[in-house]
Amino acid sequence: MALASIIPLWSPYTWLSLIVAAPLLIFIHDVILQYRMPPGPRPLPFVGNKFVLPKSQPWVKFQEWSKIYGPIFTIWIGRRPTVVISDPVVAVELMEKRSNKYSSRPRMVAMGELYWDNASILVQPYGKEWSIRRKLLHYALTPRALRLYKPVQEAEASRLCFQLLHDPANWEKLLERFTSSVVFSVAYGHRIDSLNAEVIRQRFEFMQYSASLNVPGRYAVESFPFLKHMPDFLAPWKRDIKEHGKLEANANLALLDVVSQDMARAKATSQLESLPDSLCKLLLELRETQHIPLSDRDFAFVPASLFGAGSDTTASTLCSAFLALITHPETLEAAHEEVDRVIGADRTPAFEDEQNLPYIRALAKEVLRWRPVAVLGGTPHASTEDDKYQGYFIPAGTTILGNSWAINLNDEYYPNPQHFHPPRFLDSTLAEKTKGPTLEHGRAHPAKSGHSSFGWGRRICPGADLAANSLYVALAKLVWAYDILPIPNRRYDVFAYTEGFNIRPRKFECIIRVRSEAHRRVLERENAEAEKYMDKFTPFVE
Ligand code: HEM
Repeated sequence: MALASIIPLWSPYTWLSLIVAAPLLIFIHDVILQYRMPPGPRPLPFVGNKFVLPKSQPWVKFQEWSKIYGPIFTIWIGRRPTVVISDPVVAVELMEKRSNKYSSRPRMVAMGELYWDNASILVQPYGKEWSIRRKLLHYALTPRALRLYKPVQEAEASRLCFQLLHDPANWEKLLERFTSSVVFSVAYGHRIDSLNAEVIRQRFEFMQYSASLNVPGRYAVESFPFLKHMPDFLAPWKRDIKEHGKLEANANLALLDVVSQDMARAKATSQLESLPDSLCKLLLELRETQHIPLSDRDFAFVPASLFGAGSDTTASTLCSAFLALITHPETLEAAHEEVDRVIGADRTPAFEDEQNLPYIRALAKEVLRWRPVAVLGGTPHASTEDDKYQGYFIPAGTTILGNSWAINLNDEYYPNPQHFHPPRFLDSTLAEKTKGPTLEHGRAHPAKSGHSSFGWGRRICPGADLAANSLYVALAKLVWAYDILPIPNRRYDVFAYTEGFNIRPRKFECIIRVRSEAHRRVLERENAEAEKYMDKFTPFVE
């Protein structure tokens, strides 16, 4: 077909007008949309707020902007709007009360589509595929299942406390080993004795690689998704991402295989009952009786999602707890007072003591509030329908960020918000706040837990209770056993945090000293019991 028959034979003037008119029409469309959406820093045509978006710790700048533009404002990344929420009530009204419209994820072509090939729940759009995976996770994280995992969490927390006796300077790595082992034992029924275990080294590599794909501006395919259809030989970047994706998928399948073989061996010797309960085992048993519409590859991603989402987040929260304790010594004193009075010196606290240790429970919640690890609300939400809120228009396809930093440090809800103060989360304080705002305690947060560090609505963290249990039991045993203290005359910067979607305090040193010889002996005894209990969770080796 001749080119002339495809391209109309317009005069050069017509072409010129078209070239000028198209961007002008887009510009007018954008200005009208910007006028209808929640206000925000003034965007430039076509590039949006690109030049004013902070390169470092965006959550802090977003918090400042919320003071200027209000609790819901818009920023523009190119022509794409992102609505940033800085008030817990607004977050609940949109992402919980209207969760049918606000539960999707923005398109992440490099990470979600090319690397994971849509297998990971974390970035999956709202819909049937997401719902299948979410149901499987819920099935293995019911209150009954969580009870099965508690002895593992207790035993691993005892091992953590014992290991700190011998290597206190290595506390951060020991916390990571603790959370990795809990997640692996819960996911696969195998513990982690060393961070050098091959499976852990692999997991960290996968996490680093996937995070590197999510850097704004790194891949043109995010702005021009059709590029994902380029043939591999013309797009080496795409081939590289897919090859890395295959490595992770194969590693996930290998882990599934480990548990299948464990089960086959146990069945052959009629010892299935003595095999540790794990999420993977529960799911494989379910698959024997029910059709699960997932390929092996996609099925293997379900237990694997626990590590990426659950290990680093919990370890980072514990690191923040250490920073809080050394910079707010009165909280350690209060925690010591409570554990000494309720537990005494003959044993460490356990889950059965939780109801009697309100200060420790409040301490765990206050850490989640004070330094929310998922600082911008974890993975962003995206809207799937046009909506109107407080007179503003929010079109389908808008990215929604709950700025947990601004929400958790909002002084209307938490007066003197930078002060680490566990009594904010005592049941009595929360109950008082529900009667009405007070000068001392502020307004009531709309969630029953008093914070929203685990996200919102249908996408709320499915591992929240598991994480809360790990935090409680680790903190209870740690404060029972140790003085966690600042190094004399050392200044600590409570804002020195890493970048990224999940944050952690930058490396710092502190003193971790066992409180007495009697405490040491208890740790040694309980470690021996814990090792015995964890024996059946055979370790993944180096
Ligand atoms: C202190 C620890 C943790 C924190 C602060 C945390 C926080 C979050 C947040 C904020 C989200 C996003 C929620 C939203 O989009 O509204 C999320 C999602 C998720 N979390 Fe957690 N999490 C933690 C631990 C865990 C654990 C232990 C697990 C696994 C058992 C887990 C599994 C997940 C999964 C699978 C998702 C994705 C859910 C979805 O997209 O539907 N998390 N988490």
